[in-house]
Amino acid sequence: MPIIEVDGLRKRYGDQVAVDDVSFAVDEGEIFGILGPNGAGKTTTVECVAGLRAPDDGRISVLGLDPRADRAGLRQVVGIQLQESQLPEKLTVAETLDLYSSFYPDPADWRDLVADLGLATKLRTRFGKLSGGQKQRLSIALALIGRPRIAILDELTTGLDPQARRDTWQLIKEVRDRGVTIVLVTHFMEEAERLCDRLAVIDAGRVVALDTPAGLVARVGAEQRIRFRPSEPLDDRLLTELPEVTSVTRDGSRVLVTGNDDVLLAVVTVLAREKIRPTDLRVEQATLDDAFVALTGRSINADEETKA
Ligand SMILES: Nc1ncnc2c1ncn2[C@@H]1O[C@H](COP(=O)(O)OP(=O)(O)OP(=O)(O)O)[C@@H](O)[C@H]1O
Repeated sequence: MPIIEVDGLRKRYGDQVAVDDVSFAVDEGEIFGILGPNGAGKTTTVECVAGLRAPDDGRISVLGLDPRADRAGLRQVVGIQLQESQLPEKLTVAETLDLYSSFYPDPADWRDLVADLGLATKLRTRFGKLSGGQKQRLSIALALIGRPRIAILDELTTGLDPQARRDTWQLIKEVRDRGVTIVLVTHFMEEAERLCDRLAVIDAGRVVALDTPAGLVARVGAEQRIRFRPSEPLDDRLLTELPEVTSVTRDGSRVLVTGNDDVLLAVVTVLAREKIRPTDLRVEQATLDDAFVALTGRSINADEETKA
């Protein structure tokens, strides 16, 4: 039974079409990812779901509520962590958490949340003096403070270091395990792959694919890749004639072989027969990034991914 339904959503800003035609449904208890490059329309989509923006067209239902008509009701069941949190600079972390707790009839104990998010030593620090990552973590705490049934998290781990990012993923899984449905906006492939049960891939305001991360990878039918250095001279024809192999290329002394799921066994068998040892052997599976390239014709953000 879907907990969120979006059907034919459209939104433009002046001449700029931000969301062209977006439809998806989120099931209760899942971590649903909205993945796409900058400017794809992800934030606009979730802002419409949260009732913060009025769609130009389309229908949205969240726990049976119309987000625009039932904003007060929606606020009690949906927690949203926005990309740019605009909180008063002068309030301390503790004061901010107290203020947000007062908005809800049965708020979560924020001391547990700040402990989980590594903010326990910052309770007296003013918002304006927090680092980017600390502000990010506080905004996650604020999204969860009302014990929402649905949490919408936009660019959850942007600005966090790798360890804090992993800790945050763990926290989100725990929140989901407690029964909260999570909608996660991201442009990090690894985050999408590790955290999400299903993903809507959005490009230029449209959903180009909707599947599990593994399903998206399988759908592109990506090949296996093997790299190795042969210990003895190797005649490439021994490999190219194998039915499991689709290509053999050279990169200096390294051999790159692509092929189907059985290519590793086939290649290793030939090498053993020829008494050639494959050194520096690497087997590369297709990734979500490969799937994204196949779906959209370009990589989502190769530079940022390696820096992150
Ligand atoms: N308030 C606004 N006024 C005018 N144009 C906007 C506004 N908000 C977003 N846009 C434009 O609409 C398009 C979609 O933006 P949106 O923020 O929804 O995308 P996004 O996928 O979330 O990207 P990002 O990750 O960069 O936030 C972009 O071209 C953006 O420049």
